[in-house]
Amino acid sequence: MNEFEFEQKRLDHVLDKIEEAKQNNDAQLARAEEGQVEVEKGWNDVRFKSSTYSGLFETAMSVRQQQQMLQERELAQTSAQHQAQVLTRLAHNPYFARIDVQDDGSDKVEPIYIGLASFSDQPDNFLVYDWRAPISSIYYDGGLGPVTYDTPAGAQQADVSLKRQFQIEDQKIVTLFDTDEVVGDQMLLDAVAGESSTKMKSIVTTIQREQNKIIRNTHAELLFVQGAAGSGKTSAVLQRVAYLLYRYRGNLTAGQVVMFSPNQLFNDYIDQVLPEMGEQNMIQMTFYQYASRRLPKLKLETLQARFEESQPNWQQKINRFKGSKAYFDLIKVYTDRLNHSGIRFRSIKFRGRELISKDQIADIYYSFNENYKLGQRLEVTKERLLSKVRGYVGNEMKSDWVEGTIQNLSKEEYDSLLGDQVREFKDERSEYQALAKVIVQNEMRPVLQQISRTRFLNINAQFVDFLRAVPHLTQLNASEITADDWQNNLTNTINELKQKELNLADMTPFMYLFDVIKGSHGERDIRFVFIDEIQDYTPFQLAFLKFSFPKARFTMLGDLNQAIFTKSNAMTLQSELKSLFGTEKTEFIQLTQTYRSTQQITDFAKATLINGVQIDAFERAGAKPTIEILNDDTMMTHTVLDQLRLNDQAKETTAIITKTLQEAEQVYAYLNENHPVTVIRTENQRLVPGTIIVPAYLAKGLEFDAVIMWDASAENYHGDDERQLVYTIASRAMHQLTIVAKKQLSPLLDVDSNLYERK
Ligand SMILES: Nc1ncnc2c1ncn2[C@@H]1O[C@H](COP(=O)(O)OP(=O)(O)OP(=O)(O)O)[C@@H](O)[C@H]1O
Repeated sequence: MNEFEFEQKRLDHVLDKIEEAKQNNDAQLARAEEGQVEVEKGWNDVRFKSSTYSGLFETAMSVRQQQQMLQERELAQTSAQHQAQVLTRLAHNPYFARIDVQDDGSDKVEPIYIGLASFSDQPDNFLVYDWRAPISSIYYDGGLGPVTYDTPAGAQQADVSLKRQFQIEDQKIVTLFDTDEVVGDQMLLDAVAGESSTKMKSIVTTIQREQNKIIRNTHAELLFVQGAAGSGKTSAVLQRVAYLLYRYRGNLTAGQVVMFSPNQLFNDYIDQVLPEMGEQNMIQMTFYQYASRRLPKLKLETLQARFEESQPNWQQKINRFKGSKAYFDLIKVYTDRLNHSGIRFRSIKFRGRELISKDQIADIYYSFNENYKLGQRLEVTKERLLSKVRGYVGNEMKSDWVEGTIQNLSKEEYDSLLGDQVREFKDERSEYQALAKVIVQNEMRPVLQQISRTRFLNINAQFVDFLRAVPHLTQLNASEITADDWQNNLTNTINELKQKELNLADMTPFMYLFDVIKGSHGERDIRFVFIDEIQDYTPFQLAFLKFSFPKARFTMLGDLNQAIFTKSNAMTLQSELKSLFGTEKTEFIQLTQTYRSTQQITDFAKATLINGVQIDAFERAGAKPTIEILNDDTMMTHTVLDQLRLNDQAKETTAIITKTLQEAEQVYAYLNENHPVTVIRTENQRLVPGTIIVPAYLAKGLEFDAVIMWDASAENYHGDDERQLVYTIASRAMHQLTIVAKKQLSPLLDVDSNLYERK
């Protein structure tokens, strides 16, 4: 029997065992479901006895028992259901690799088969190992020979004598090859050569060594991954979530993992990966969504506005300052002072009348000694205010409006006011008192609610006060900001706040100030936070996220070459992060190998960068990018239509990437009659199959078989700060990159003419 026959035989055996397990599990599932029905019937036997205390007790006990039984059955059912899913997945593709391992101290060579989940036919007889099991790490980490791998009990030495990869389809082994490499290039080539789709796929069979480090890292407080476009940062990080959920099973749920992603579109793109691996999706949101949830009453600046608005130089300097770690620290300096004076309140009103003035609230707030922290101060003030307001009820009952209300009560109003209260009154006076009390209490309820929600804190005024204080707390000219510029900016912010608007630069400081004053301890439930496209975050935002998730370990991914939003300050990010988390708790991993694009596209994209971070192309050949310079929109449209036809014939999905949304709409109008296209207008839209037109700032993180860059003219892309944008656009393409430009090509695309084809 040759190796191929041997493996097929073994596969048949494993498939039989899986089938057997499936049948057993199905039977178990049926039993659990039946049990459920039985228990539900059991409710009929629960007697409700409520006349005596012991009767009540008895009822409570039988209800509890009933509930417990239900819970147990449910548990049995969900675990059987989960198992059914696992087995179905395994039956479809039981494993993709085998390694032969001899642990140090053992005299036996053990063949280890690796798949999407573990499977054993008897206790301890593993026919398949989960790819996340400690021993499976060997497959991703090294070639043949001696290796070390991490186990819960510590490092284990072993010797690897075989590495074999399989492709299994319809229960048959299609290909099998042995390799002495980490993960065979052939397999990787097959994996990346496929076509793009609107959903991202798992890379579990071809995880690379560097990626495996990211996936299995459990030590770092901050894992910072710098990776070139298409180097698999996002892919690796999704595998990492799956790994963590496996590794900490029972102690970690998907709800304790948060991923901040660049836009909603991207969330949509990746949301299948984890479910396909049998795990639940983590919480996914954009920073904007997070901020909107925290500040529901304010209208926040959107992604589009942020990207398309061009700002004068002085404004950019201010924004940069407001995004710095120094500014973050300044808020702390400012709030420390609030322990003595300066807090802003709103008076408490009742029926248009001032019940407690701002000054009175401030007196209460500062009546507690200085050992109180801001948050505690606020809590005790709240308590005082609540009891003070409740104390007004008696007085208020005597007022004219109450009397007027009582006199005008209809029968229905009277009834609904008294509700379940006993209706027998000693005399008219006590009836009046009872009514008056309810009326006043009802009227005061919203006031009490407002107090409970700390609405008496005037956070807008406080924020403005902080902005006013800034020039006194720091040397603005060190950040090249003049007093006049700051004043101008302040006036703008005040005007915006009056309209209930808040711009991006003020958004996070606003939230932070609010949190510090309230003494917020952050969301302590969250254990892991992932931040993708880190280069688009300011150091302030990152410090704030660290503050907001104090119990979480962070994984941050980014490509300093693609800093679209924050532009020039990206390079300093790395050192800022180290100072934030502490050098010894920070681990830095760099991915330089890119997998998305052909060598030709990667080389071209790379050439558009100056001082770029290192990028190595993956050896996969394709056509050179093409550049065509045309006279006007009509000619560009013709070229684009021709290219779309070619791409369609080659079954390549195309994205036309424009600079702005306005331009995207324009291109849509040009093409729509001759070719079906969809414009992606907002990040909340879904990705659809077929040709799409998308503005560059929404294309982050996505990939397409073919990309057409619309109007890469000198007029459209000129500023040096748009270099990273051009790079991001070009690096979205997997196989085909077509560039059209009007009249004059952008100087940013002035690269070695060998790297592209001029049409
Ligand atoms: N180990 C791997 N095996 C197979 N395919 C891979 C591997 N790593 C990455 N890829 C593929 O390369 C492409 C790019 O990966 P991904 O989107 O994760 O990169 P990225 O670093 O997040 O890119 P960007 O910064 O441009 O968003 C994807 O199609 C992914 O499936």
